[in-house]
Amino acid sequence: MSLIELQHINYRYPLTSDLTIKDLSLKVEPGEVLGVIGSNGSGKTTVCNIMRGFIPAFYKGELEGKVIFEDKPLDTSNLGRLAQKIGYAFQNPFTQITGVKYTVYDEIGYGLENLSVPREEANEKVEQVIKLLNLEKIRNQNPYDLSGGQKQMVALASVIVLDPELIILDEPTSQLDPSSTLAVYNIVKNLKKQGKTIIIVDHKVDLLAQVCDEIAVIQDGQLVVKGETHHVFSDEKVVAAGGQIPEVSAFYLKKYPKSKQVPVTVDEAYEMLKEAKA
Ligand SMILES: Nc1ncnc2c1ncn2[C@@H]1O[C@H](COP(=O)(O)OP(=O)(O)OP(=O)(O)O)[C@@H](O)[C@H]1O
Repeated sequence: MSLIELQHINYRYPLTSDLTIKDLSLKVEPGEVLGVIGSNGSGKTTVCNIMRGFIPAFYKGELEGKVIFEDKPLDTSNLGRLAQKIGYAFQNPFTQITGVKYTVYDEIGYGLENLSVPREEANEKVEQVIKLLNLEKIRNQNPYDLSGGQKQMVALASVIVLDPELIILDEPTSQLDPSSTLAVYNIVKNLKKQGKTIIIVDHKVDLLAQVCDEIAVIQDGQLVVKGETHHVFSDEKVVAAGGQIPEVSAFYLKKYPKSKQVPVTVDEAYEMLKEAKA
């Protein structure tokens, strides 16, 4: 059974003439980490919004097709409650800051407060996440006074603290420096070990390839290809659709252009080149 499934989704934003999403079907299995790539404007964020229920609950427009979550049509009647099941870190962390809390600590705890989690339990969870994301230094700061990167980390913390079944991260490292970017990817690796189902939209394919079981490529609102990471990055449709492939995969494909499976890490490349020569 899939955790979430999109079935033949068509979607048009209000006041637009063309479909943004076109007959898109996609399944995500429990415990899977799915990377979503594609050029700017291809529809990645829109797909995330449909999975999180913001479309049609918040953005109107015309939506056709079905979203099945945990074997039932996605219930978008209470988006606050749905946050407990589906966590979503927005591409723009400014959107995520609630504006009603004056410290990072309270901001992270806001979702738990809304769900009436007992205070002691909530405090414990917030402390754990602050430690995990290394936010001790900014815990008493006003969320609005933070840098873009710090806001992004707080937004991520606000999602993780709710411990949702499905975590959707829309370009979670777009504002982060290289070391914070790596820290976020390490956190994703840990969440994966805990069995979480995660969808990550990112242009940083080298990092994405290291954590994702599968990659989906979207072009012009359509799903071009979805499959196991090492296979997808050997598929010429990815580059033709405006998607990038990891540097190490590109290097291997230059040497072995007909490969149906490519390495996505330097270690894998080393092993595969060794085998190819043997
Ligand atoms: N609220 C909206 N109303 C009308 N059109 C929209 C709206 N939001 C997005 N679009 C359009 O839908 C298309 C897909 O946008 P979307 O943000 O989903 O793409 P994306 O792949 O996430 O892009 P990026 O990589 O730049 O974040 C774009 O053409 C965009 O202009």
